[in-house]
Amino acid sequence: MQSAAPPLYHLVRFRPKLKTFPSKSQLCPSGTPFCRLRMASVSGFGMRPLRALAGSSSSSAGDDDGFVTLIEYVGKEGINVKDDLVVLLDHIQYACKRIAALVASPFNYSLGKQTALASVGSDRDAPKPLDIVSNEIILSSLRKSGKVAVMASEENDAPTWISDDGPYVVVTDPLDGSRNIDASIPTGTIFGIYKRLEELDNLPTEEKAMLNSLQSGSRLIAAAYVLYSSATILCITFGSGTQAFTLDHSTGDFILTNPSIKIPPRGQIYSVNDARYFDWPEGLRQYIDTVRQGKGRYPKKYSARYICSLVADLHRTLLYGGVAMNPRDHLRLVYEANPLSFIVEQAGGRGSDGKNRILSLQPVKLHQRLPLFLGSLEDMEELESYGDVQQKVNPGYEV
Ligand SMILES: O=P(O)(O)OC[C@H]1O[C@](O)(COP(=O)(O)O)[C@@H](O)[C@@H]1O
Repeated sequence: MQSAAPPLYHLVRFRPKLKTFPSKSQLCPSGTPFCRLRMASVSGFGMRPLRALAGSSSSSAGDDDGFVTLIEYVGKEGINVKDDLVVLLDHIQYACKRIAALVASPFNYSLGKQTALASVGSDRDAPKPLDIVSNEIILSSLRKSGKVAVMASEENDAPTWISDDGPYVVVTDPLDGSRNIDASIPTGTIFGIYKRLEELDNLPTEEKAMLNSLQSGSRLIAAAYVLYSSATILCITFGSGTQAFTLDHSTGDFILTNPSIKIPPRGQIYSVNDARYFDWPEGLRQYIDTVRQGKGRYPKKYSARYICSLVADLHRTLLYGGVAMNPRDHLRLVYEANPLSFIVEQAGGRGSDGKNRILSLQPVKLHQRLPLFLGSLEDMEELESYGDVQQKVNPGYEV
């Protein structure tokens, strides 16, 4: 099959071996050979994997180079999700590669200036240029996938109905942390994927779009975030563990780099905007005062880390443990809290609003906001034992 590939696609000849990387045979015990996807690497993101586009694959027993791409991983020789979902993921990863290029682009400078202008004297939550462009990139990819009935985005007031027979519903925050862009601080994209509720098919479009988008997080079939940082990381769950893939810019492939993320049961890091200390309730102040002095259940002094970019703060928390929080009503249940809680739970952690498990909440409004606490099980239990951790005073901060 490789020899039949169009000349545009050239084979990647060099890929450094990662020592800790799982071999294909480890991931696919049956020993079934994986399909080798070939992508053009002209820009590192501009071309598409052949298999999902052309429905073709190539396999050869001698082709085991020890690397597994996202599309291989979710395909027939990997965890074997439905073909429709593979196609959707292929389009989602493509959109994220475009956004990764956008946030790293020199043209970002002018977009950044518009960002600054757009925020002067206006609502700090107003959409920024890069948010809008990212939103358009995602919408376009979801449309092209042919697999999406409705997209609900943090950037749009109402959900966008895309196709009557699309099997999936996608909720997304296209570019979280975009206020950090001017300073090249990490940003991220968040996705949640649900099945379309076929029992609603006969309702008027607006109504079924809204109800499909307001599904409880417990119905998510997949959730992912993409972190745009020194590396571009795609972290995903299909409900059986959490996996991370790292973008290989030379080929445009997301390569499996962590097949099973396990959040440490206890970390030594808390992540919060503690300039808000005096607006916090007593319970949250006591918790932070206690752990930072090393007087909590874990007798070590905690450290503070706060990037102010939810995906980045969560990614660090997943790897190192601890708790990442925003105790005020700021983050969105549908676009942020639900997908990220699913990912954290699948890594062995917990997502809570300070009182309740996030995934047990029924969204009532599309842009519903709430306090959000994500992290290691033992840290989360200790935090919640203080009871009074939700910040009710939320004056609308300037920065
Ligand atoms: O101002 P706070 O309370 O520290 O909030 C910071 C949080 O807001 C976010 O920037 C999201 O806010 P937006 O949805 O308005 O972009 C997160 O990335 C970050 O964790």
